Amino acid sequence: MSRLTRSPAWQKLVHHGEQMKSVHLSDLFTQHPERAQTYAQQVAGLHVDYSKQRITRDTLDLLQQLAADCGVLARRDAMFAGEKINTTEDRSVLHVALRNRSNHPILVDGENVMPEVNEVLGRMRQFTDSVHEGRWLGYSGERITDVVNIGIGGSDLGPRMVCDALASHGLPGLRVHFVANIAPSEIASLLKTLDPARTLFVVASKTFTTQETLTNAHTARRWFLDHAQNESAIEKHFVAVSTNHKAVAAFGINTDNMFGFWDWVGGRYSLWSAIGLPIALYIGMDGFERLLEGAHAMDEHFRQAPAEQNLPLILGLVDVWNSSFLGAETLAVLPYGTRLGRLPAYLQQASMESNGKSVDLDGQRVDYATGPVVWGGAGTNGQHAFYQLLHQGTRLIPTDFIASIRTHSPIGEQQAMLLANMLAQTRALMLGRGLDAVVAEMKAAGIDDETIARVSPHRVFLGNQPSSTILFPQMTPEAVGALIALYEHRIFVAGAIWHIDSYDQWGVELGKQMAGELLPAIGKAPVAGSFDPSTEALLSTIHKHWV
Ligand SMILES: O=P(O)(O)OC[C@H]1O[C@H](O)[C@H](O)[C@@H](O)[C@@H]1O
Repeated sequence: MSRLTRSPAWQKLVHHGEQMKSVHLSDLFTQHPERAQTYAQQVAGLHVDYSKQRITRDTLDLLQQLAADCGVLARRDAMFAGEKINTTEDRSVLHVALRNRSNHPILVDGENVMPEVNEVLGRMRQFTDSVHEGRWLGYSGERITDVVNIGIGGSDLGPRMVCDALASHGLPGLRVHFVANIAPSEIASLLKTLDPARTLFVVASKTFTTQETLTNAHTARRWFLDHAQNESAIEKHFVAVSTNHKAVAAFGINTDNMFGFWDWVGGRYSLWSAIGLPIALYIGMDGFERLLEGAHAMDEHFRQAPAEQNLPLILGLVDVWNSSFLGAETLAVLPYGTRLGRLPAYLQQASMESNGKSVDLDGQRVDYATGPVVWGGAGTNGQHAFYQLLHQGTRLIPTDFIASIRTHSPIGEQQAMLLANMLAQTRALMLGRGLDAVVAEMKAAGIDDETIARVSPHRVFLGNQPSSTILFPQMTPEAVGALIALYEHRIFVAGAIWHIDSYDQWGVELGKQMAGELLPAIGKAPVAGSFDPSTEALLSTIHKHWV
């Protein structure tokens, strides 16, 4: 047994978890109708209701005891103070510095990072303003109308998700596109729609070594030069966002047109850095700074609120509760409305790259469940697709429901229907519907006894699926910033309890290395014994059809 699972707080939670597995949420509400007030909070413009989680006061007390024993808040302070809490890479973890709007000094190796952060923000403002005001022109003197972000993972998912979320805040006259996948159709079909004289490429890569990004960027460069016929035109059409000066220069991008960030910004936490340039181009630098403000408000709450009122701490502990003590294997993220439709994909990287670990900070293999599988999709669409399993499947699936109350696109009854559907789902998942109610309803509908006996069991809903609901008045940059920061800190808290390094991602390396070994073998007859038999058989099939 590990030190964590042997600890008294953990053991008590194991015992409590066994008891809570047989408790129904509807009974918890009958016993304590004020749960809805007790287990809800307003922070940084978000209203967060976690009263439909399978928790009681005892659960939260035990979880808080576990957090205290694990030193979660001390680790939080270490993160905010710039200590190198990413120990396997010997790096600080300072995405909070990127949105440190109060500008208090944050030191890394004794140096205040804020002047550099502010300098890049200033350059982003100058650049985005010059594009918006038509002072930055293409090689033939035309205004930029299309921005293409070429990046993948953290250099794609965050900006793409935020641009979608804040589409109602988009400035006129500028479209933003994203290319991530190495699949050729992705860049090929986009380039067909663009005018090179009016297109600006943002090549975004923290390392500037990522195969997909560099390959797509070279393709874009060739396509551009085919039209512009002049290498000197490149600097008007290609800018880079990276930590790797040398590689940017080697690619042929003028480093005057490079926006830097630092190794203490993890890729999946980088949308607040210059990686957010497409967001700033899309909604303007004022809008981007409002996004930072929203995240900063959540940071300040996380940094200062007492443990029992600290929302990211509480939600992170509930995540640990669901995964490690109730046995939930997944977390479903269900934003209502299409604007946040990409949030599940974004959180997949944020959470699964961070907490998908099985070795602890002391190098020991863990003996408890860590990060859940994060998945989901926009409601109401999902209701007509995968919700069946949430309602009547065999698994415990905690869900997060997320919606803005008002819409920027008022039309008909849609927004009221959207919200009614969301509330109906949280309610149905909690309450379920027992056999008696099903039989009564069928009788009232005039259905015969034989049919009732045969079909009624299939119409029973056990309920008791836990959920949290996050509401905010409108999809503003501040709300989106606060929402993302809330998840980031939840992930931090869970990782701190699980005693893992949430800021490395060694698990992505093996596949990259093997892809490098396999690339020369694609399209050729495999040499027996060069790979494993299954891979060789697949290579043979590819070879057969390769032209
Ligand atoms: O920004 P880049 O250096 O191109 O990296 C892009 C992505 O690739 C990697 O494989 C990592 O798993 C991600 O964390 C990262 O966001």
